[in-house]
Amino acid sequence: MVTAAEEAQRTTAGLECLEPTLNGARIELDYVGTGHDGTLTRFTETVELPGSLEHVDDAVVRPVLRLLSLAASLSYFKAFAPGTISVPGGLTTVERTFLREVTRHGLGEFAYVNDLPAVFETPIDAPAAAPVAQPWVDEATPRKVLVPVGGGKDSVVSIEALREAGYEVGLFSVNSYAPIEATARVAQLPLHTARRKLDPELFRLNAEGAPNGHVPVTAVNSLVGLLTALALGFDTVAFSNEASASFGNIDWHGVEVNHQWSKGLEFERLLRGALPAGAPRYVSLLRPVTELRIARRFATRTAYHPVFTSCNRAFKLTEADRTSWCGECPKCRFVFLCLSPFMPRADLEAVFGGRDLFAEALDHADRYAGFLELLGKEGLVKPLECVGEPDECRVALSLVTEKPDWAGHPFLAEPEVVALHAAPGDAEAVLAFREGEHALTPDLEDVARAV
Ligand SMILES: CC(=O)N[C@H]1[C@@H](OP(=O)(O)OP(=O)(O)OC[C@H]2O[C@@H](n3ccc(=O)[nH]c3=O)[C@H](O)[C@@H]2O)O[C@H](CO)[C@@H](O)[C@@H]1O[C@H](C)C(=O)N[C@@H](C)C(=O)N[C@@H](CCC(=O)O)C(=O)O
Ligand SMILES: Nc1ncnc2c1ncn2[C@@H]1O[C@H](COP(=O)(O)OP(=O)(O)OP(=O)(O)O)[C@@H](O)[C@H]1O
Repeated sequence: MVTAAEEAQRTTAGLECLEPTLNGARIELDYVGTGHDGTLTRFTETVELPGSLEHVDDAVVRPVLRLLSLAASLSYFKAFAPGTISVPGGLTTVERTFLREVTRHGLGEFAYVNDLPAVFETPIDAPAAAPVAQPWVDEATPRKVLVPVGGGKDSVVSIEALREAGYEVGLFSVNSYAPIEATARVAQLPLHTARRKLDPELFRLNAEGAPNGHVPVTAVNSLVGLLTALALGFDTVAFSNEASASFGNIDWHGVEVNHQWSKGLEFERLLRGALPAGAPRYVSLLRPVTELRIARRFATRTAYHPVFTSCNRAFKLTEADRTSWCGECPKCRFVFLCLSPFMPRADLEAVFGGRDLFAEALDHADRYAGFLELLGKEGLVKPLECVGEPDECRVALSLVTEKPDWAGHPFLAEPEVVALHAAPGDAEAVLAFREGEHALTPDLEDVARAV
């Protein structure tokens, strides 16, 4: 329910998205924010691609660039929320739907955490624009595949699956982080890095207390990846977003809030439907498999074990704030649990700097509760982080409990933990290939099936 006061605020405050500009490899995304007191703030976000787009048809580049401008606008819009998003240059029907959905679902966690349900109904003020391009159709056979690398386990599984199947693979990242560079070194494949820089005015507003929170960062990375693929001549961008990403955290004001929404199948379909003819294929290779199945395959990719990092604290924008495997966050707990059935105990503990996160949970009530959240103890909410479903955590728990190197571990023997074991038959279901729940071509489907 939106109150009259909220309604008045959101009609005056908000963000204006201006037409993005492109100069070779350099993109500028321009916005103007209007505060609730009427103050105007200008923002320019820059993206430097690893190759120029000069040689690519503008009829293909421009629609992708405009989608990037809309997805990236949310970082700035949130500082003025609730409010209106206006696009004075106009929106096509497809762009309007894209913007409405990325705002409603991509800012779902932000709305929930800041108690701003009005964000779900953000008004979009833009004249209608005529479609500028034919829609994209999935025709050509994938050959040259750009794999976005996040420095964690999922992209490693995709890289090796595609390479083993004989595809020409290139790696891509938005900004550079130690685990991403190390992954590329182990893979011995070229890493193409785009440099994305948020406008520092945003951090000033955040420091002054503007509303802040999670944004659908994978939506932005996806569009930068597509533009990079266009610049460098890749026909496919293959993300490593898993089946589990499509499941939300909590229902709130009639909307399913999902931290990982732009990693989910709904977003994948939305973006595919918004692309122009001539754009590269956008797909997630690991869509038909769960995190647990990915973990099982990653456990066999031992060359990457010393270098990968899934902990989000390794990926802060400010270098001084970065750490490797903190061992204390939901993501660390989740990866520890999911790899535990598939790796020798000593090797798993070595990944985490010699730490046993199960044992540590016995000494820290919050970490213990964190495992119960992952395991879906009744009444608890799945953490607002990139973690899998309670079902797969329960299967991991049951499998690790059977392993001799964990026999007699006191955490695994806790009655509250034992009560959260999987039911018979769950392992088979969790590890099964999800038939039809993906957008893969038949040949890429074969690659995914082998994961
Ligand atoms: C690294 C991380 O987890 N960051 C999240 C954290 O932000 P924090 O302040 O601790 O650090 P920074 O990331 O350095 O951000 C500084 C400020 O900049 C804002 N910001 C950042 C990127 C952006 O694109 N737009 C921005 O406005 C940010 O709000 C900070 O004020 O907490 C934030 C609030 O919850 C999160 O939004 C930060 O998440 C990053 C955007 C991020 O890159 N997160 C990924 C590791 C992540 O969560 N990936 C998800 C994918 C979800 C999706 O749908 O795309 C996942 O793997 O599940
Ligand atoms: N900075 C980045 N640049 C390019 N792609 C990225 C970046 N960060 C994440 N990704 C990609 O976005 C998707 C989601 O990221 P996610 O963190 O879930 O995967 P991951 O890092 O491969 O594995 P893990 O689940 O172990 O963290 C993956 O395809 C990942 O490769």
